[in-house]
Amino acid sequence: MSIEVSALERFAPGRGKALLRKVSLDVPDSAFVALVGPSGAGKTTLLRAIAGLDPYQAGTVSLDGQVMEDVSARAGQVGFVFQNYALFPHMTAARNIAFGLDVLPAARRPTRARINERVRELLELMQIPDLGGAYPARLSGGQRQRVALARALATGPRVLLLDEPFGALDPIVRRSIRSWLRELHDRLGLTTILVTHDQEEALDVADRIVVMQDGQIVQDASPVDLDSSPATEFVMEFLGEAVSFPGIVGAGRMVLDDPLVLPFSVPDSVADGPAVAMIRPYEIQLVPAQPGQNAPLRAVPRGARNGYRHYVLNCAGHDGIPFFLPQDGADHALEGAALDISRARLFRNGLACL
Ligand SMILES: Nc1ncnc2c1ncn2[C@@H]1O[C@H](COP(=O)(O)OP(=O)(O)OP(=O)(O)O)[C@@H](O)[C@H]1O
Repeated sequence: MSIEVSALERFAPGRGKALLRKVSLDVPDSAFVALVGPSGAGKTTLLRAIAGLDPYQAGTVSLDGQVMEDVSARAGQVGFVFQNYALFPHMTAARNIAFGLDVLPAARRPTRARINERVRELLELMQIPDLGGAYPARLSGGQRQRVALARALATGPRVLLLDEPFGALDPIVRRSIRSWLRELHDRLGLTTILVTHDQEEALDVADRIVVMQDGQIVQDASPVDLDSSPATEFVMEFLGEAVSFPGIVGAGRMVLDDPLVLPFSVPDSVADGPAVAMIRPYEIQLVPAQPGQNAPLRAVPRGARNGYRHYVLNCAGHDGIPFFLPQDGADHALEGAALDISRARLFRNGLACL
């Protein structure tokens, strides 16, 4: 089932601050989208608007091309799991899962035997077949989230909305549950939107990443495109550690202010003028300095990790650039070195200019 959000606007109660500023988003059928952004960007607000849990003042939400004006029309089509959407403590896992079916009007409610069968299938699907009789207090965090997911899937929704569902889990459980979630999404042919604070989780599990900032979508791209062509400096920084080098573009070259950084070629499409080159630390290469480049590169060793020696590089304009050399590599690579940052992305006034 596809989701189309068009020019959605929501204001804080009392016509206060704009929480969603004309947000538009197309999620095709069967896509897995991760919604990321800093705290307060509007991710939960957007997800709740799509779920029909909160009102909005302008714009539309459509499912499979049909505008969902009536919130109740979304019930049953959309399953959601929130980090704090607790299970009912006085009900077993099985009864928690059955809840959405138990409360259906009699005319639409399956028979008791069919509900029990559905619960059994879901427990199986969640890989917790023996936990139907357990109460939430007896379950681990990961098991509880599987029960919450089963509860969301009980009515057979085609859309799954997940708001930080694994936020409270430890990193190892989290990693295993997310690959399982991706398989589940593929197997059931769902359309999933996952809000996460974990950039690695987003890059790992989603086929599209939507970055929000200040109530707006600033970029919507595949993980590969987001990494190779971030639309703004903010996106570049948000997705991982980045080092900035200011400089000037002229005659097809970016010349950096820092004399220890080698100039590099840029496409003709980049206009001349000041720009900022941003690069991930692991993309920086050390190369022999050019004659006349005598500003020293200082490399402060910081121990070894996973077969690599860790250094912090300090040069004219920058302190604290993390750098790694293979443990069996030569130290002298650092002596008289300059930095090659030709893999950097270029920005001007905060926007990508490549
Ligand atoms: N009902 C409300 N009334 C007033 N302000 C609200 C309301 N709901 C959300 N906000 C504000 O809207 C902004 C966006 O909140 P939202 O929870 O959507 O952000 P988020 O991106 O999900 O953040 P987080 O990652 O911290 O969960 C915040 O500034 C929040 O304080």
